[in-house]
Amino acid sequence: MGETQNQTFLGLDFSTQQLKAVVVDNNLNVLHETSVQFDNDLPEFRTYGGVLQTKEEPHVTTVPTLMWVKALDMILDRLRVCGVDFSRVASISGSAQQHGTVYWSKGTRACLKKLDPEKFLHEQLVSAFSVSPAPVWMDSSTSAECKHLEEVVGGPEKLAEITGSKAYERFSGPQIAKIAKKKPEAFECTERISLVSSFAASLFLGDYAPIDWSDGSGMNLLNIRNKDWCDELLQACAPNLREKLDKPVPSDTDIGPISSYFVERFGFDENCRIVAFTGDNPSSLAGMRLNEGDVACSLGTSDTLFLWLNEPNTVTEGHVFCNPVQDDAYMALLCFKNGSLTRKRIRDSTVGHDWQLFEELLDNTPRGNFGNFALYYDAQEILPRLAGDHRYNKAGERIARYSSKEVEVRAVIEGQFVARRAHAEDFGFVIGPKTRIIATGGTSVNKTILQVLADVFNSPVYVSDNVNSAMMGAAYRAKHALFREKLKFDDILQSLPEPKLVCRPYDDAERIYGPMVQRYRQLIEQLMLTEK
Ligand SMILES: O=C(CO)[C@@H](O)[C@H](O)CF
Repeated sequence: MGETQNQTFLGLDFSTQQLKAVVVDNNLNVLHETSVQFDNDLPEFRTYGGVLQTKEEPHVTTVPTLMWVKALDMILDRLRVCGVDFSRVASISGSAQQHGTVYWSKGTRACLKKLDPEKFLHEQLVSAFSVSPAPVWMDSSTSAECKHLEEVVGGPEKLAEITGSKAYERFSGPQIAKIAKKKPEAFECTERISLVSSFAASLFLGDYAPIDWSDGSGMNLLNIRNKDWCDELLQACAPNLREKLDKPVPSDTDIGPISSYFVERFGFDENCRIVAFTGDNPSSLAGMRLNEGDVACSLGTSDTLFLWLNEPNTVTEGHVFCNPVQDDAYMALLCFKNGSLTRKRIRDSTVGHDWQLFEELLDNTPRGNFGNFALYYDAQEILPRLAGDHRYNKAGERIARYSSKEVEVRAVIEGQFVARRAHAEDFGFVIGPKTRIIATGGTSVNKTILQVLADVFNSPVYVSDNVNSAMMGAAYRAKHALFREKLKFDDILQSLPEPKLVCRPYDDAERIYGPMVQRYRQLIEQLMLTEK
């Protein structure tokens, strides 16, 4: 491998709707960036929003595993065509949608170790998966398995104390338990279970890659204090699970050299190192240079709020994960399933496929939306557990639709952000005079939407240089792992610009949105009773 200055680092993010990749230089400047959109570039898999969903309730939501493999084949060829010199890449890391599980068939490890560089990965891994399509984070069909896990350890609070979360339908433990129960033969033919992150790392490693502590925190299986699987929970999910998961590792672990497949097919240096992949939200935290007291807000397929924690706490709403860049620290996370796809649905139904027009309507309506308030859920929401659309007028009466498009546009944005603030405050996020909201994710390019975020949280909103913080965090982590003996993660980021201020709240923001947060709490209390 050449001297340090000439080295580059490759970061990838297997998010819900697309695979993204970036190559950065030694100062973390972007040299190349590209993506593969699952729906449009791989139409043969027939996904919508990157997933397959059954019609009948409860919607089972999955992804064809081979689609991710083929997307990797494509993106590496796109990088090659962009002129990337793979021989300069010193290390690779990545991130992926959390909680999804990949089931490797018996005998596949031998196949991974001797991939033919003359062929595409997807041609050689057609029969590599004992269970496919893979269950992913948007699935909510495992309520029975969740209940069992909580009973085994003595209730939701106890489970949250051990694993950082009470049981959630999308978490990997309940999902594995469902597969083991519903598809016992397929489960028996499984020699390894990966998360989407460690599955992607396995492709580069040419062997099964370990699950990292941070993404492993999203399984309801890992004890986030001793960083080992909780045997009681493993046994409650499925037989021989410890063997199928193997040992979890610190998220900044150098897990080995790149597979010879990539050396011979793409010209990577044989000394290129693979660094443990992690979840998209932990990777976002790594990519955002958060200060103490900052709240990160990722506006993507899911909307997530997260912040750095020095100590774990026990929560029954939201999650505590092991920190991806400091082994003895943690991170708090709140996840809202109905994010960008819901905003897109209301855009399409009011102004068509035109974000500029959507933002004009949003800009032309007053803060507080004439007293109208609404909640829109395409799929069953995580926080709160509600589904469907719920519109209310100024008098608090429930109505079927708003007469004006402007009201509907502002209602979806205000309703989402008021909900995020209410649950963040319930979780213990302190929103005060020093709070900065650091926005990221696809929607963070829309300044008018960020202005509503600033008003609802009564805090200034900043954005990082690159909206794809999970992908950037992967590249930063790839570099840090090579220097982890000498440098802290933050030392690696010194060459990066500070997040940029995009908007501040209006003076009347708190007077308008403080009461709207209370109205939200009352509405969901009623809805949780009536919508059961
Ligand atoms: O479920 C989530 C986090 O707990 C989502 O943010 C997924 O990671 C999105 F891919």
